[in-house]
Amino acid sequence: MIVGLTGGIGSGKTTVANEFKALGIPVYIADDEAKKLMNRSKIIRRKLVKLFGEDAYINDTLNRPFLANIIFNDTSYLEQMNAIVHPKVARHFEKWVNKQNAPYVIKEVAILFENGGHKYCDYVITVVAPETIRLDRLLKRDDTTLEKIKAIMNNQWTDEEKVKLSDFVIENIELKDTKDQVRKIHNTLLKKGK
Ligand SMILES: CC(C)(COP(=O)(O)OP(=O)(O)OC[C@H]1O[C@@H](n2cnc3c(N)ncnc32)[C@H](O)[C@@H]1O)[C@@H](O)C(=O)NCCC(=O)NCCS
Ligand SMILES: Nc1ncnc2c1ncn2[C@@H]1O[C@H](COP(=O)(O)OP(=O)(O)OP(=O)(O)O)[C@@H](O)[C@H]1O
Repeated sequence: MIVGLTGGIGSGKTTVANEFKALGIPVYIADDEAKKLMNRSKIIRRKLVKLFGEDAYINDTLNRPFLANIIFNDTSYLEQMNAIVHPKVARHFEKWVNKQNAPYVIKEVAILFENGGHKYCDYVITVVAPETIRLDRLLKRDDTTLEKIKAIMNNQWTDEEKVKLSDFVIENIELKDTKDQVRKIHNTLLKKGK
């Protein structure tokens, strides 16, 4: 059983994913794997350099600030980059999932509904939190600005749109409540898997 875990930037996806991990559930963080593949795959690298120029990499490392500045301010570049990276991540996930032995796996993906990825999940969990809290967390966590965060938010669906298509919603405000919600969903999923 594949359970997609999504939510807007700073909602707490990774925090929630770690709670599932603590319950013994295998977790795949698509964003991390995407970045690893972008650094490692010669084919991806060649395509990204063709699209963005040599500045896409510094030595052998993905030039993240350079790419973020382009793609989050120009949807056409974002779509072209997604078209290069996402199919590779999908294939990498397939291989990973076939090696797991668990009642279900969690696939954490920032962009799920936006590109139809939810169709390949048995269930979807969306993590939500008020925008003010998300902004506050991100400004504390990252060396970023309000402007940069808003540019990313503009490329993601709203919580309302995601919630409508989700099987479960986790409201991540107080960590203790979040843990309780994770445990309840975990128990429900274990029953569904039988
Ligand atoms: C553009 C990149 C290099 C910028 O890196 P940077 O370290 O500055 O930002 P970070 O990775 O922390 O991303 C910030 C936030 O942007 C959002 N985000 C990431 N990729 C995307 C995307 N393709 N579309 C919309 N939002 C995205 C996420 O909420 C993420 O948490 C990086 O985001 C990236 O490699 N993205 C492509 C991988 C991808 O598509 N991931 C999404 C799920 S597979
Ligand atoms: N309930 C909470 N209480 C306090 N801090 C939290 C809570 N949930 C998450 N955080 C903090 O907020 C920040 C963002 O959380 P997290 O990284 O899990 O979000 P994310 O949705 O995975 O982010 P991104 O979209 O950037 O990948 C982190 O620094 C995390 O420690």
